[in-house]
Amino acid sequence: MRIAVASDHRGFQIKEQIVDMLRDKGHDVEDAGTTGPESVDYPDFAAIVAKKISNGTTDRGILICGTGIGMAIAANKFPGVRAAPCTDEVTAEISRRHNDLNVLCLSADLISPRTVERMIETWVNTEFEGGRHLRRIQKIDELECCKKDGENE
Ligand SMILES: O=C(CO)[C@H](O)[C@H](O)[C@H](O)COP(=O)(O)O
Repeated sequence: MRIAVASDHRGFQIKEQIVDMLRDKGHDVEDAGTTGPESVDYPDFAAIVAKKISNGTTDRGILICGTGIGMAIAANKFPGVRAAPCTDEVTAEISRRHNDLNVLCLSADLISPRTVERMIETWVNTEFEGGRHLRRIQKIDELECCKKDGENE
């Protein structure tokens, strides 16, 4: 699977571990930064990964900041991106089965590295269930059109 991974400074250390772990498992991983512990702005890195989802040059994205919240807010600005912060293996699994989540957002400050590893393993290997969930995903896509056309003013 093609997976693009990025973080801000708070997520830098765990991002390096995630990239190594995914490469060890045979995934085609793009490390989109950041490249060190110096302070950076998370929207810059969310945008790199979210654009790749939007234009189809990656299958999935993983974004890490202090809480995962800022990354999710920024990534969801891009068409076709379904990003959310997940907190444990259960939310990671359901985010795939029900929401077809294509960008997993993680907290570097609040989740242990062992849990992060297990969450990613689950998230990467869980399929979308489709069915009634597909209908709902399609309704989310239609909301993007409303945003573009100013229909929700
Ligand atoms: O975006 C966030 C909150 O949702 C992240 O936790 C950031 O990593 C955090 O805001 C960065 O803050 P810092 O004080 O500049 O390290």
